[in-house]
Amino acid sequence: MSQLDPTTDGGPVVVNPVTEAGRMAPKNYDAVLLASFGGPEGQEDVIPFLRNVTRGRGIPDERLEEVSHHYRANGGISPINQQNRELKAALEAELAARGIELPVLWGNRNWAPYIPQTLQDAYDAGHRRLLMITTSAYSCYSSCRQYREDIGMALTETGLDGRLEVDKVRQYFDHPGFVEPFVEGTAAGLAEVREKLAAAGTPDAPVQILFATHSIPTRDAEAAGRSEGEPREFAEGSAYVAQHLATAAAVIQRVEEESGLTAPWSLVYQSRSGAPHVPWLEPDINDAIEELAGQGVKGIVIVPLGFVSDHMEVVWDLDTEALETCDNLGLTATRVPTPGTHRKFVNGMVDLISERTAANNISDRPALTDLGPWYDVCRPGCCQNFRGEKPTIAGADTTVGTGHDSYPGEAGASQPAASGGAPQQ
Ligand SMILES: CC1=C(CCC(=O)O)c2cc3nc(cc4[nH]c(cc5[nH]c(cc1n2)c(C)c5CCC(=O)O)c(CCC(=O)O)c4C)C(CCC(=O)O)=C3C
Ligand SMILES: [Fe+2]
Repeated sequence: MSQLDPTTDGGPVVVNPVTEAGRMAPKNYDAVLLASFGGPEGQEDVIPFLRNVTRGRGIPDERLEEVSHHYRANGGISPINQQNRELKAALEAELAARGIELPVLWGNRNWAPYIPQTLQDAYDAGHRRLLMITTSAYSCYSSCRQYREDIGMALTETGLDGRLEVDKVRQYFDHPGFVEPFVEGTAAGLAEVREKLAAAGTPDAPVQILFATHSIPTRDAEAAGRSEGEPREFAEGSAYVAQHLATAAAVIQRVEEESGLTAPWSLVYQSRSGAPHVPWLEPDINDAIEELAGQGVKGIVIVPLGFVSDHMEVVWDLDTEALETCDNLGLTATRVPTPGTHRKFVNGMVDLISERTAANNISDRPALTDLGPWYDVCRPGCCQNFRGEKPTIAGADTTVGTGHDSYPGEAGASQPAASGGAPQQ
């Protein structure tokens, strides 16, 4: 299904004929849109933020309360916004260092700066064609289509549809810039746990690597990446699961090559919410740790493979809960860093942007699994929204965000948003 291509900087990259068909020709973009989840920045933000996240969903109140405690315990502050400010600055610095003149704009789905306002500001500043990069690496409703919908709805709601064009970069779960920081972290984490076990007089004690990601409803997992025109069957019937398994295998392979260290591994899930009778991906990381302890495992390396930065799902659900589970069971454990603003991650994300920009195009589209490089343009209907269809951008069946006003000064420029900006809603 894929041909291996030798590269100069180590490791084979994969050219996937299936996803090549979903490739979009490079364009001249005039800004990058960094889109993220958003989080509260004080106690008074917590409940309004959670209402934004769960709007129209059947999340039980007890779970909302429980989640609010996570934020409350941290002063009502999620680390995610500060991490995105730092990522934005790092992307800007790397773009500038390469002489690429693209401003980075930032907008969130659930907290200020909100996506609709960012789009309006972008338009008012004269931008007409944006390339979106999100802080979600995998394919599923929550990490791909929901972003595409939120842009689609924001364009509709601001009256900017037809005036502002928005595309997105491919999901980057297997981009070396995303994978390599995990390779480094996993090798270091494994070395650390083995040293501690050796120091305790048990150098040969069994260690297990747990790749952790966000659980999602199994129905969403099965719909991930599934679409008309997608000929592949994915491992465990889910592109979301298959992408994690393949990326984890790529990490393990590189850890062994680079450090000579290895250990058995598995994929586990965290942060489940929703009604108890609705099936979500399992096993939960805490259950998995208990089971491993029962089997005689003494060391655990937690790799937060599903996440881009050390936000609340990482610092609470992994560092507080899962590491506590390990501690209670007498296991030696560590949690590996997320990519955050790791130099390789930032460089990789700028490479990903450069793949798509005509002026700075790099033709190499690296992917470390044979599932990728993933689609630039999502297949019709992939990652279905079971709550009803919404306008989306960046899909083969997209109806919004595809056209833009001519650039000011461009030949044949239309009247500048004639009667004073966006139509009133
Ligand atoms: C796949 C996935 C990612 C990874 C990809 C990505 O990064 O996008 C992710 C990330 C995040 N999830 C986050 C926070 C929350 N997710 C919730 C709820 C949910 N997540 C879901 C899925 C995901 N979520 C799902 C299927 C739900 C239930 C239904 C719904 O409501 O859509 C809820 C509601 C309360 C609760 O049920 O826990 C909260 C507060 C934060 C912010 C952390 C911070 O503040 O630092 C981040 C980065
Ligand atoms: Fe979430």
